[in-house]
Amino acid sequence: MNAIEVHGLHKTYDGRAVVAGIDLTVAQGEVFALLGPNGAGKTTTIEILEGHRPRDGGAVSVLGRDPGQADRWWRSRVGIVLQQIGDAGDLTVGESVRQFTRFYPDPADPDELLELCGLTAQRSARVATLSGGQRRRLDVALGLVGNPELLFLDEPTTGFDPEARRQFWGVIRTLASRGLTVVLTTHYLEEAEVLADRLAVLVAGRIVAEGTPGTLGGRDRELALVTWNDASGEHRVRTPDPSRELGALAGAQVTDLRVNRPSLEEIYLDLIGARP
Ligand SMILES: Nc1ncnc2c1ncn2[C@@H]1O[C@H](COP(=O)(O)OP(=O)(O)OP(=O)(O)O)[C@@H](O)[C@H]1O
Repeated sequence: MNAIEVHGLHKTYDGRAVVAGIDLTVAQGEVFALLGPNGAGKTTTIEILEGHRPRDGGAVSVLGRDPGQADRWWRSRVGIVLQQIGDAGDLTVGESVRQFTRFYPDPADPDELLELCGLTAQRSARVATLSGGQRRRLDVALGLVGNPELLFLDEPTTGFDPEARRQFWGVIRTLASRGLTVVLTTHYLEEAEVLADRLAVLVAGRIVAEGTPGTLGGRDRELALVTWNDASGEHRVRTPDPSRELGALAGAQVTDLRVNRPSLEEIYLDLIGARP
């Protein structure tokens, strides 16, 4: 069974279709990223899948149920990390996690969760004193308190410095290696490339491309650019078969040899019609 199946999803605000007929599936254990420019409909789609917004049309199955008619059991199987950070309150990190365990029938062990999310050293710190990156990892810990099968992350690393972002990716990869299904939205192409098994690009409420980071938008079929230097100067060759080009150079005295395919960011900008 797929973790998520969506057919013909529609959502309209004030007569304007912001989700205009989406089909998508997410397999169990997959990390799936939803990309798209501001206002494309990512959060709306995710919130419908989370059971937080009603839809106007289409069929949606999440963990075998319609999220619009979800019960308590279903809610305990789904972890949610929203875009906005809520009120920090006066609790410590440890107290926050323990408080959340009361809401679930089969909660995770708070200490294990803090360890997993890299917050053991902050257990006694008040939430209000955490850095942005630590706070976001606490959000993930809270999303995981119920031992979910599926985790939704809406723009999880916005505003992180590069180190905090990498630490956060480590947490998500550990979770994925344990078999958790993860659906995330992000504006960071590198994040999508590092984390996602598959991704989809949403533009004006429609999916315009879907694939793996290596195949999205025909990335694997684009010509590679092979560049190198030798005694006669710099060379640049566009080729469908870079290994042949490299074979032809065997034994030659070359430096700065590079093989580049278009980056995921370039493919993405093409797909949304924004490549300079
Ligand atoms: N409650 C609402 N009422 C009316 N319009 C809304 C509502 N929520 C979202 N919209 C509109 O729906 C469109 C899609 O918004 P959504 O938040 O889903 O986009 P997004 O892809 O998540 O964008 P971002 O990357 O900026 O988070 C936007 O034009 C937004 O203004």
